Amino acid sequence: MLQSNSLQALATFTLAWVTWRVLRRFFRPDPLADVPGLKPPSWIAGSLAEIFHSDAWDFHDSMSEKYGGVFKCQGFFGAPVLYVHDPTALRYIATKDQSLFEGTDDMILAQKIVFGPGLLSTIGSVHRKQRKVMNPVFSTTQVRALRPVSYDVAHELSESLSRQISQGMSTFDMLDWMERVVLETTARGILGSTFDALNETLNPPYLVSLKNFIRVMTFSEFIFPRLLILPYICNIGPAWLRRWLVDVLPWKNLHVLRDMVDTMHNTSLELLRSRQGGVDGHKARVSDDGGRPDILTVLLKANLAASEEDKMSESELLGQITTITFGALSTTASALSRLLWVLCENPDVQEKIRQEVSDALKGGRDIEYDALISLPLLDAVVKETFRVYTPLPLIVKQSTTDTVIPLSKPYLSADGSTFSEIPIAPKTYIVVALSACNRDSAIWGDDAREWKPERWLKPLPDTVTNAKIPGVYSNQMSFYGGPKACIGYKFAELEIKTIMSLLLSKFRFSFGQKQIIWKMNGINQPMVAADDELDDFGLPRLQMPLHVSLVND
Ligand code: HEM
Repeated sequence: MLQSNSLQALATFTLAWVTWRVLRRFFRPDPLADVPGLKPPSWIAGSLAEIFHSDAWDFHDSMSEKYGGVFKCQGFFGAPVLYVHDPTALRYIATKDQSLFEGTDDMILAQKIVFGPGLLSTIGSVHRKQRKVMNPVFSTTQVRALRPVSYDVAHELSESLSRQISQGMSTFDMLDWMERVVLETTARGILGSTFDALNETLNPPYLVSLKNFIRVMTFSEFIFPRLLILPYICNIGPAWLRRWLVDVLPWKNLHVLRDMVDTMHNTSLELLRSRQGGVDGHKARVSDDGGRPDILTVLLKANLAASEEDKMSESELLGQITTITFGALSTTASALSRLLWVLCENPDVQEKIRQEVSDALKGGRDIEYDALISLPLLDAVVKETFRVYTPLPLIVKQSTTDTVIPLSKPYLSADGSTFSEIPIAPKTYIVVALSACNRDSAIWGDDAREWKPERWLKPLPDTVTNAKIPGVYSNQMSFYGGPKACIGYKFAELEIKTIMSLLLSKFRFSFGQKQIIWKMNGINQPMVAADDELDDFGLPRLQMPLHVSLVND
């Protein structure tokens, strides 16, 4: 009886809430009325399924061609959503004032629950305070000091591949190896620890949780509850009660998610405790082995030295460990995998980089930081691959207040007139199309979608410099820009160049029998076309089998 009353109450509440969400749209003027846009295929989910579809490559290119840098679409229950890649608009969103646009409420909440109060889940003054302590920790000076660690891990990868080749292996899942090498480099360079991730017989639980997390979070069964229910229930009762509810709910994948979160949290806690002399994050002594500096040690020391008002609490420090490790893993592994893929597509360029790297390696010693970062062809290939195949093609922000987004030029409105700015109501979702900006032909020319590393070997066209793209990296949006830009992009660049230079000096990569295709799973990821191999979730397995042989064979 009690159960049926509760269900009735829940159904009534849900119906009332949906009705209110729909009706209020009819009574409020639509600030995006002038902006042309898509007709949604579904009233409930709007155009979200099209925009976030894993095969939406052509969709994004064709929308960019049809509308230029901005168009309107619909989210859940008719909510207006702005899709934007106009560079002036992006500059405004990313850099004008950090508090005008934040992550969406639901993502901020979900990330806070999963990662704790790290950079991805804090907003406003708390985020600003955290970046103030953390920015210097990720400076070029700190990253430069990590070159030997990065090379150590790359050498171990290379030895492992060589050993297996000598035992007769010729095909390797390079996505798996890239994830392993990135996790291990992060472990040693950033966390001052090891996960033994290059041991191919082990599957470190931290790696499994971190790499599967986005896949599970984006299961359709979680999207509605995350958007519609989580905000209302996340603060009900004490934490133990919410945990008990999660434990007793007969929902298999929720338990999978719970176990991932537990693994991430417990591993980060262990790492933090092992580094601190005590458990009190404010007063703890920071212990390191006096050897090579790692970022966590530097961060803990910087935190101890920070003023009382800027200091991060233990839960914030814990949140940073999980956030950084998560932020580093799938993105960098995607970029490395795409680089290998693109060099299999272009074996002549692969050969030229091998030559460049081998020349720089003369004397057999690892390449010094400045020389490595500025190897011209390797640099051009890395930049072009990020531009054309942006690992994180879309991010979503939300306006916090009424504002007006300026545009780089007038656009044609739905009624044939033009508009040069867009008024935005609070809580409007903005799809920030990083990839579309990187591939915009108005900026990069008619061949914008072609992979041409040589464009970086000569001065960039005026259209690129004049666009004043707000990205922190090389006139592109791949690492975003402004106060919320990727904090680890210099580390990612070092890691990518170390691993690529070493691998290419020793191995030749080519496609095997199986065709590789790429999916937009939030982060771009490879898999085999028409393969029926499934992963633990019953989904097509993410993988990139490549043929690998020794250069000196
Ligand atoms: C190829 C590699 C990478 C790519 C393409 C990438 C891309 C991005 C992008 C686009 C953002 C902005 C996300 C948003 O605002 O929603 C971001 C944020 C972030 N990234 Fe990266 N990232 C990469 C590697 C790394 C690495 C190696 C680390 C850590 C060592 C890292 C840590 C973070 C963190 C902590 C944030 C949140 C920054 C903040 O909000 O203040 N990322 N990254």
